[in-house]
Amino acid sequence: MELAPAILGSNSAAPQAPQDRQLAKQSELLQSFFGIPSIDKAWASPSPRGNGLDVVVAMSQIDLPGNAKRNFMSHLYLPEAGHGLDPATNCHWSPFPIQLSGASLVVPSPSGSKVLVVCNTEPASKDSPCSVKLQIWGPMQLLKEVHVPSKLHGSVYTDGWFEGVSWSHDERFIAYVAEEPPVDRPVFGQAMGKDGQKQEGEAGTWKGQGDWMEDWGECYAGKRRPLIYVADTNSGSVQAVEGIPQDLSAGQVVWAPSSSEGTQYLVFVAWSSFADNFKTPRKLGMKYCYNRPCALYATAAPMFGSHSLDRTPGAPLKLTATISSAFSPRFSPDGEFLVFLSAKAAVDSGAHCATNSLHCVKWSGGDSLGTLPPARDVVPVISRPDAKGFPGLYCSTFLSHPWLYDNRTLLLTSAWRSTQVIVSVNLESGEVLRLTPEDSISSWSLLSVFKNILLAVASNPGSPPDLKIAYCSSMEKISDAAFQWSDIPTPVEHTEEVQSILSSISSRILQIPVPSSDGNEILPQGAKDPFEAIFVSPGEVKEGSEPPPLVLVLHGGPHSVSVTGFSRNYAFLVGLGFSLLHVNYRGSLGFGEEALQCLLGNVGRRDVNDVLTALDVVLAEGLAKPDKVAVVGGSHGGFLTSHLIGQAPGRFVTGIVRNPVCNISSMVGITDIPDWCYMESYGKAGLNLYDEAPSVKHLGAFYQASPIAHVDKVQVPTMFLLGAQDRRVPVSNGLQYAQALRARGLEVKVIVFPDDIHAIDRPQSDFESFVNIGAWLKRFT
Ligand SMILES: CC(=O)N[C@@H](C)C(=O)N[C@@H](C)C(=O)O
Repeated sequence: MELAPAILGSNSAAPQAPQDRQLAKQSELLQSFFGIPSIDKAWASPSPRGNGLDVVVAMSQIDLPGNAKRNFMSHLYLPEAGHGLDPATNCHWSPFPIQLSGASLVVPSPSGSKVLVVCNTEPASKDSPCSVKLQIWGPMQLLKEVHVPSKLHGSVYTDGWFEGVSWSHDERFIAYVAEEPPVDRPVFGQAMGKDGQKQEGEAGTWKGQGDWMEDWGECYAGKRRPLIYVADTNSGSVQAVEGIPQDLSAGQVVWAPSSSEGTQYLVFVAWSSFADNFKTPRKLGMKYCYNRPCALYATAAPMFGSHSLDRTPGAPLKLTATISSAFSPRFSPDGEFLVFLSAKAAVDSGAHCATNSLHCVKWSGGDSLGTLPPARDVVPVISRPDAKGFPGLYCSTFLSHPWLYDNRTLLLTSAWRSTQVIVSVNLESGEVLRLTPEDSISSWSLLSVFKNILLAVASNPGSPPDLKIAYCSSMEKISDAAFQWSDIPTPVEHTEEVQSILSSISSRILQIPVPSSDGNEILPQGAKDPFEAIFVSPGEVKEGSEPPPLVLVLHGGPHSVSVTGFSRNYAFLVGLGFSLLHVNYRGSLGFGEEALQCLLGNVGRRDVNDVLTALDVVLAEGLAKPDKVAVVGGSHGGFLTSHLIGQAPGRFVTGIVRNPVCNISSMVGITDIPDWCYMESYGKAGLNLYDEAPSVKHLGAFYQASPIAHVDKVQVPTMFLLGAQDRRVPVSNGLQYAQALRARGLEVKVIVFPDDIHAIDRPQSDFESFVNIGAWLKRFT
């Protein structure tokens, strides 16, 4: 069944067949879900009006016809915030939001009196050789606009990883991360310049390609090396931070506290182009891969006029030489400590993501910059958490100001089993407190910290994002009990149908015992503890009544996690009448390091058995019927989906895969992360076995671990959603498997999105994926 675009919209005038009408209705419903806005960021500052708080809230909403995201901002006034007044009755929103167009980043200054707006204008035309505009706004006007020439740098990084923008303490300078300028391509042809060089643009000349430029893989195709730049907002001049070695990519820059001699230092993260842990002289893919070694560096800021430092910049100094990974640097507000996150557990084990740790080092003051003393562990990697205890850190960044008023308590958002929570960490004692309610099914995300006030957003499968506020009632002792959360009314309107679906959604977290087939294996205790699955249904499933068809939803990675936060796509599927089971099989983040590591070397077996065990639990509880179960997953989730329809053919009526890993033996030669193929197939031994030219023996092992090895057993129709620009799991992997199914007489439906990468998240592609997933599930369940 092919979906003609004409029947997807709601305005089609032609008469429609019943199934077309049904599809048009489903498409209309999904459009309504796509209209639900997200709350992305918030900045709080003291209001000039008494004890109140002024909050700027950044939101976004999908623009389907424009295939883009609309970004807009609204203002919220909270009178007497933190003084016990109920925000539910006392807050004021501005009457309407203002849309931001052309802004790639918005970063308020620390005092809140100015804001930087970064506009990436690439590709710059020849006539306008400017790649970026930096605008500095005051309360009522544009104070300065800096046009950065393309020959100085390319686009400012806005990827959430290399990205970093930092205002200096006096709010005069801004340090940020942008692509290094392009190298000149060779010019060939007749015309020669006076100096004997060929001149571009003259008749009879053309440009060659020049050398291949290695990039950081998926999401970074064609992106040049990230480097650090500093803009002077007074003069409008911009300078590169010099001395960064050619083999380092730099990002996440912050200003160090001012030293007593007035020297201004920058601290940043740098990643080597050579992946030391895999002993290969190449860049391995960065996206979703925290196992890339990295370190903190410090360097003197560039010289600007009278602010100049009378010294030539040397090579930056490596600050963290004794730890394999250090990122997200933040200084305590009093400048005494530098804290950072580490993914050393991932770098050292080779897993693409693992349990993180938090470290802290006393900052020397910067007067005589030297290697810092070894950092102190504040939050270590947790091997085996208690059933209800802190499972370890699963966060990759902090807010730019993550500090409570005491200068020693750092706040962050982290996965905690199947939810996302806000925790506080005391730098001195290392005590970690969960600040969001334990009995909440919601997932939380911290947006802003101001003195003793926290702003956050919370959502769950039946509840789109809502703003929350908490204030710490005890200024002496910070404890979880000291935080009381209140709702801030968010006046978002939903259609009646969406509202009715949302209010019927019921969700709970199920504890799944490890499969009995594990009984004979020697496993660490943490790998024997129960894992979890999130069961979401269109209303409570009543005993004795017919349960809805069930869709297993499997996350990718595999070291990632499904949390209880709202998803418009999955709410839509529930609205179509399906129950969902998101399985956090062992290997997922949020359950401690032993549980995570037990999957490496066992993919296609341990994860498959965990998913089948979770399904057994749901069937045994009468929440689903065994003949009405489908399975959906992307990437490693697609690997599991295709494994399941092959290894357990009688248990699923259909499988739907998005950019699935179907054949590791062919993936290894074309993916940006061949290391993943080794690590997931061989476990820790993969670190030493890794080879840019895999042997026949390795290729055989990869094949045996892959769904393609079970393709002969598949009996059900399968749908494929593929991104043609995917560098992670190139489209040929899914296509080969689809052709193999077709050749065995099975029904397949394939949609290839020509401009999509691994995530298939461009709005129209995401929409078309899920409208088809809904229709396909309706047809086969
Ligand atoms: C590390 C990684 O990208 N692995 C892929 C095979 C994968 O499963 N990706 C995840 C993150 C995804 O959901 O796309």
